[in-house]
Amino acid sequence: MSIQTQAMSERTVLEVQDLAKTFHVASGASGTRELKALDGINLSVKRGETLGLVGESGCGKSTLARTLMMLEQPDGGTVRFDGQDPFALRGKSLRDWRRRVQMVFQDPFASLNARMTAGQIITEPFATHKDLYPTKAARKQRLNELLELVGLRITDADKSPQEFSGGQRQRIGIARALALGPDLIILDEPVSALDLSVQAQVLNLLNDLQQQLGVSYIFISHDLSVVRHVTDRVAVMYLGRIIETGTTQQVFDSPLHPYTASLMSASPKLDPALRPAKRIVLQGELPSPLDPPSGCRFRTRCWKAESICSVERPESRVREADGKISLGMPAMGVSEEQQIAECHFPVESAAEAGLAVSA
Ligand SMILES: Nc1ncnc2c1ncn2[C@@H]1O[C@H](COP(=O)(O)OP(=O)(O)OP(=O)(O)O)[C@@H](O)[C@H]1O
Repeated sequence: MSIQTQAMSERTVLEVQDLAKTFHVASGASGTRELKALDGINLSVKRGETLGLVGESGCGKSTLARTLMMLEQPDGGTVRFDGQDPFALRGKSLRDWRRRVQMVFQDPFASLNARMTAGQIITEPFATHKDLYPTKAARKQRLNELLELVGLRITDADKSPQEFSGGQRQRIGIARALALGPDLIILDEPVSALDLSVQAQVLNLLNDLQQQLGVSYIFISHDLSVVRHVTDRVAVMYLGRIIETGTTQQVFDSPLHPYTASLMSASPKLDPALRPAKRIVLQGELPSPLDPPSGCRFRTRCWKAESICSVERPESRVREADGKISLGMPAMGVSEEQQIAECHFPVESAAEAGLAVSA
């Protein structure tokens, strides 16, 4: 391994290659049909960074999150966490690994057990990792630390979830996710159930925690303005595939994939300078993952589609530093800061994407 590659991989917490997950869905008298919820996912997450994961409902975001949490068994591809394959671990090594990836769920009203106190909820993960905080005093001290970290009071430990506001409940969920000192937290729509003013507070808290602890986030959200604000890089999903990745600025300001361009042009913007020059309206409905289009999966809704798009699955295209777009680059998401998209006819410029270009 070259020194450069070694430095890169030391910064990589999670690396996913060709990850696949197929569900077998009951289908009338004919038995079952295959639903490819994940169809060759490539992505990487670096230490201390936030990767945004966006895409329409049903594109596979939750299945990806659940697979990374090892709640689903993949049927293909590899997951490497700090270079290790978690699916190959057993016993104590598996238990140790589980503490390193945690999740915060969307709805702080539904995700906390109403019969437990905040303190019990936050410290529940200690039960399966007794060696970390073996004594009552150590557990109490850790609980107090966690409450302080997320901006709650020590006396809040004895209250039940119903006694808290939505924002405070999400703080309890975050404290619980932090309890075992994870390296990666998957945040599944963590603020979308909250009022706007509270959203900002929780997002600021997540940012402060990342600065303090160096934890990485995968931030799943439908809200593109939030994604733009809080992420370092973005992965765009469509029907079980990641069709574009890049830095947040690249993906938002000069999307390569026509699908990304349509998402960006449809996203509301307060600043008139950022408003789209024209709005790209997608044709048709999202196809069923039970019966995805041949070739490029997006082609049935794409304004740039040509006949090759229905025949050949597109290779990756990358935007070089000089702005030129070239073909056949490494697996999407695996490289560092590159902007990569799977498309036969990538969008050439911000103007073509319908995005306003500053003079
Ligand atoms: N256990 C399951 N059995 C069968 N199909 C499933 C299962 N879980 C998910 N699916 C299907 O897999 C596809 C991806 O679902 P998933 O929930 O991952 O999408 P999503 O992007 O998270 O959607 P949303 O934003 O609405 O949560 C969908 O077509 C869904 O119906």
